[in-house]
Amino acid sequence: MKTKGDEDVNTHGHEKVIEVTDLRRVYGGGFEAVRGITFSVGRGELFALLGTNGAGKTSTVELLEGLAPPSGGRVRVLGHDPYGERAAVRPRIGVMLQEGGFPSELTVAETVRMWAGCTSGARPVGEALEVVGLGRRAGVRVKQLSGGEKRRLDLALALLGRPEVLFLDEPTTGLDAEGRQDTWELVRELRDAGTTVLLTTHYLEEAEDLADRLAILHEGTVAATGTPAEVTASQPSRISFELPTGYFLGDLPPLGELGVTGHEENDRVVVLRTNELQRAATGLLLWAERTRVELRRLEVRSASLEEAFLRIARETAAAAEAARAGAGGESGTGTGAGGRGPGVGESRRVGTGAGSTTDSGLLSGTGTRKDGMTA
Ligand SMILES: Nc1ncnc2c1ncn2[C@@H]1O[C@H](COP(=O)(O)OP(=O)(O)OP(=O)(O)O)[C@@H](O)[C@H]1O
Repeated sequence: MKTKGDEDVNTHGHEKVIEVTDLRRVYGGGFEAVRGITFSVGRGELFALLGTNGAGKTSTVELLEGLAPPSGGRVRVLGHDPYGERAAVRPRIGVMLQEGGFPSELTVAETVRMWAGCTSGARPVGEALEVVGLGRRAGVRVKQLSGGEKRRLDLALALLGRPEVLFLDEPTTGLDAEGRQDTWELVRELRDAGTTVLLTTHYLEEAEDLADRLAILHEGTVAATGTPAEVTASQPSRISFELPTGYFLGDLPPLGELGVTGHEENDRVVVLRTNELQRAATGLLLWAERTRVELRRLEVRSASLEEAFLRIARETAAAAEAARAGAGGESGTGTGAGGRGPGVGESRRVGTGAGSTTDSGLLSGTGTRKDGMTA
């Protein structure tokens, strides 16, 4: 038996099931959608790929699924090249595409049966439907399913062969809050049972809740990676409150001494940003106590993944813009040749603003799958 050497395990001690090294993908027109991405996913880990529209998530996942060969770099899934050694990889993976595209006249059960015919070791049809909560819809035609039910049918098909590795491309888009929670629960169960999951999502709360580790992609590169806690820890925390009547910003203790790195005031609501949350909050509360004032609407909290995401995307975009300007290139080229998605600024507007919860943190609309692409 092969002993696992250092190269076979990731830094978290898991056997590497997905390995991506300096991966590149150039489309037919010459547009480079994936520009040297490196990451690995260990057995039983749930890894999320996040990114603005057009960041390269689907382009990357399609290479992992073996739908196209990379233009450069290397991909290994379960130790094999998923494109060149498709037969070795395909039976061991499950793929939930962004758009399944089932024959709409078939019933739900017929669709699963048809799929089971091409899947080795397939679960019984009834079990496959029960797993995703579609047991009672077995006799309904696919065209009569709601968008959320179609996503669940997609998931049933991906799980049919009890895959070791599951690729989920935006699995909860179109689901209501309850459907999303159900899907998360199921994905958690699968992960806990040892399935390796690679998830792309626009819901930051989904990644924060589910992912063991994640990577934020921007314009085809990895802008940040780590556990959700590691990625958010790199971002400043936030304290906000209403200035007490008769007081001004200058009446507060010197902000620098409180460890505040940035501040803003709007309609007498002050927002302080700090990497030393306890020190800043303590200093502020001691001041309020001494001055005998009440800090109304006081909120003290660590950065959310959404804030981290928006800041990273903004900073990466600004750095790329500066590099383009420095190189004498044209500015404002956005997401490149494809250019179909909104840029970072637009995603930011669509996302929930700072201070809101991330429950509906949908950063952008559903993309569609781009089959038949050249690579
Ligand atoms: N077949 C194709 N030919 C040329 N360019 C393409 C093709 N498919 C995608 N692109 C471009 O590659 C870039 C990355 O697209 P991709 O779909 O991988 O991003 P994504 O992160 O999955 O976006 P979304 O969140 O919108 O699904 C985009 O600029 C897109 O327009």
